[in-house]
Amino acid sequence: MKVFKKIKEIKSYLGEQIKQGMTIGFVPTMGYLHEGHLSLIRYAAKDNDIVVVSVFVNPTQFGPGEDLEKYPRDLDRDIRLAQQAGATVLFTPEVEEMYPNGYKTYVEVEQITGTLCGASRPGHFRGVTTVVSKLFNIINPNRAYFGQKDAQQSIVIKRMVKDLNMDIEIIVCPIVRESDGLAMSSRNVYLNKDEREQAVVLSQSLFMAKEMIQNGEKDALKIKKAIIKMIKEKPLADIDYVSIVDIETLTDVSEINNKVLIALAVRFGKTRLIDNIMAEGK
Ligand SMILES: Nc1ncnc2c1ncn2[C@@H]1O[C@H](COP(=O)(O)OP(=O)(O)OP(=O)(O)O)[C@@H](O)[C@H]1O
Ligand SMILES: CC(C)(CO)[C@@H](O)C(=O)[O-]
Ligand code: BAL
Repeated sequence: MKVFKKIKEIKSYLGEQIKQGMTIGFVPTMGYLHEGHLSLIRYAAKDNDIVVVSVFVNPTQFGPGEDLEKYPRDLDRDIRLAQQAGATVLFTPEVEEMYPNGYKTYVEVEQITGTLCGASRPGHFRGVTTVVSKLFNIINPNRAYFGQKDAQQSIVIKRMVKDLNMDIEIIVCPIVRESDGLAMSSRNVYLNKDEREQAVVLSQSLFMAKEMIQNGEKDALKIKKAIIKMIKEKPLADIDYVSIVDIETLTDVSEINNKVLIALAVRFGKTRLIDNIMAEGK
């Protein structure tokens, strides 16, 4: 696997590969790789000649007081795991390489970035769409792979690609979970033993909600209340939001007749976890 830190060098290498007719699959990450990331790399390896993984903890998507400095990092381990999963190129630029002195340009998707995680993390998606646009311009992938775990992020990226006429196929891959149901996340390492035990309530409450919908319940408020009640039974859980929304507009749904996204964010101590599930009303 080739490891690049400089934009000029990776552009020149991939440019040559593209000239030779190679297809490029791209998996953007913030590193500290786990099975969720590795599943994206494996999907990319199935469909493309070259698989590029980026490892970059992007400062512009973190708000003041968030965990930018303490975000877990282990590049040597990431290089090993990415290669084992089928990555052929790894791009890990320094912050100054991506945002040199005098940097001024941002990409912003409106409306759908103001709800759910966008409401509690103002500016977050502006940072995500900016860095993803930059990475797309550097790498020129045919396909890019994102996880359903960050459901809103995938929807925002799809919107951006469509609106800005980017010729890139966005592929959204299923959530990989621990054996007890907790969605894998680099931030799970922050959890202490009690928090980790109680965090299983996130997926449990989502599975329960989906079952309610499958059993014919259409009242979104009733389902939301049931989720909140279940989560509140865990003393360490502090709910940020629980929402049932339309899968494209991300606006609240009151009666569930079509496909909906049930998404939530919950804090355990200083750790903010997200999870979601799709369900379809009958
Ligand atoms: N459990 C998972 N299953 C599938 N995809 C995942 C999972 N966790 C993360 N991803 C995807 O991996 C990509 C990189 O995500 P990121 O590096 O932020 O990992 P993360 O574990 O979600 O970290 P964080 O703790 O910041 O939420 C994103 O497209 C994300 O949706
Ligand atoms: C897409 C991404 C790598 C952009 O920094 C990040 O938001 C993530 O890891 O999901
Ligand atoms: N997976 C989204 C990256 C973030 O939380 O900043």
